[in-house]
Amino acid sequence: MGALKVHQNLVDEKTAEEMCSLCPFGAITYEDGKLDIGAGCRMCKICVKKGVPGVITYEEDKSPLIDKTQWNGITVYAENEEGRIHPVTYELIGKARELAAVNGQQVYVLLIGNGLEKAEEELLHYGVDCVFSYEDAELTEFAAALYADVVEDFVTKVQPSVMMFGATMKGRSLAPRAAARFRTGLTADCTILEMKENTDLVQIRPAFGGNIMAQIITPNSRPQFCTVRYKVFSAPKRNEAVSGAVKKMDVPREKMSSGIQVLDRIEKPREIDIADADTIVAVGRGIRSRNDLAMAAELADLLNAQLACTRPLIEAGWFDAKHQIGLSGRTVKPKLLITLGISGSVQFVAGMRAAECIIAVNSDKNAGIFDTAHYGIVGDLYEVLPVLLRHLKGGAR
Ligand SMILES: Cc1cc2nc3c(=O)[nH]c(=O)nc-3n(C[C@H](O)[C@H](O)[C@H](O)COP(=O)(O)OP(=O)(O)OC[C@H]3O[C@@H](n4cnc5c(N)ncnc54)[C@H](O)[C@@H]3O)c2cc1C
Repeated sequence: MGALKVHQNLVDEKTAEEMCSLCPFGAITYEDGKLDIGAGCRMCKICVKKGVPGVITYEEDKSPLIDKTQWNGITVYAENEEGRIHPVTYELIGKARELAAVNGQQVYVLLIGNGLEKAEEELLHYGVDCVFSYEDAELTEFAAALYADVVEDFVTKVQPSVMMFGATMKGRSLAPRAAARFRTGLTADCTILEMKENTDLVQIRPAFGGNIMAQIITPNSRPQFCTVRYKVFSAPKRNEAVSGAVKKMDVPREKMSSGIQVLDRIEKPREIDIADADTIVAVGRGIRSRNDLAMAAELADLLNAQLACTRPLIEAGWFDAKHQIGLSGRTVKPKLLITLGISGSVQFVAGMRAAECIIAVNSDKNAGIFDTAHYGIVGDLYEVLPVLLRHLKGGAR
């Protein structure tokens, strides 16, 4: 990264006028004999390339290169609720072990909360080298600022190369706060992670509405922060034997401060999450009217499945947003996924390609969904579905 520098000694009324009119974003202004670059600047550098030579220059950031050998270990943040570990933690541990094997790094788990004894022990069944445990009554309830203080303490003391968080509500709140404290990069919602020999983490995720896969690296700062959604990676098998160690950490009370006080906790009725479903029936714009959803709902009932949908049906107000599969919805990994009248856009497929068995029904034989599906039925869902329902109910053809 670098910055634009204005050389005021070369600025007069004429050059100022020329520079101001050159900026396509209107970010250059001239006031009281001073040329200024405002917040509207998009760093297109047209002023440097096409402006009056030397008036605005681009200065490369001269910050020293970090010593990567001083930053070691891949850390997974173990999200937990009173010691109950969120399953995304195990998926991240599985990936962390793969990444660590590339250059012989250690796998760490960072556990923050209260009543953590069982969680500490359980994590040692998953092949981690060390569980760093910060336990305190003040940490019983998740508070992003407080937890970020603890993450900061951990990173300062342990100097891990990578910090991995689940892209859950809490992970999404905590990871950027902690990353900002170290002025380092964070890549959200990674779908692929690869490790280079020099410990640079290649963080791959869809960008520009899923039209490209961006490869993002953080070559000149540490740690490298990333978040990964639940169900993107597979959890490793639990080992019968335990390995690794638990290290109880001193809670940095003097550094901890939060403007939030938890007064009460009211349990919400547990919602069914399509991300946890083993069987899903997903509907798309091939369904003509809201009333016709009843057919799909009947199929879901018969299969003991969850009903999910594509984004246009959310936009039409037919479903709650929690039912959307895809890039801007949920990532699912069921054993069986049946799609009805879904074209298979990249954004939809990004959220379901890991399903074990995909059966697609679409009237267009060229629909993209057939590239992803294991079984395809080319046909009108209004003809296919009634036959399927009759069969499942044990009726005649
Ligand atoms: C930044 C961004 C993020 C997005 N995120 C998501 C996301 O998370 N999830 C998502 O789903 N979309 C997302 N979208 C929208 C996405 O691009 C598609 O528009 C959407 O997935 C299409 O939904 P669909 O397949 O239901 O509709 P369509 O693309 O319109 O497909 C309908 C399909 O139904 C078939 N059909 C029609 N009639 C019948 C019938 N009678 N029987 C059988 N088949 C029939 C047609 O052949 C067609 O293939 C996103 C878009 C952007 C730009």
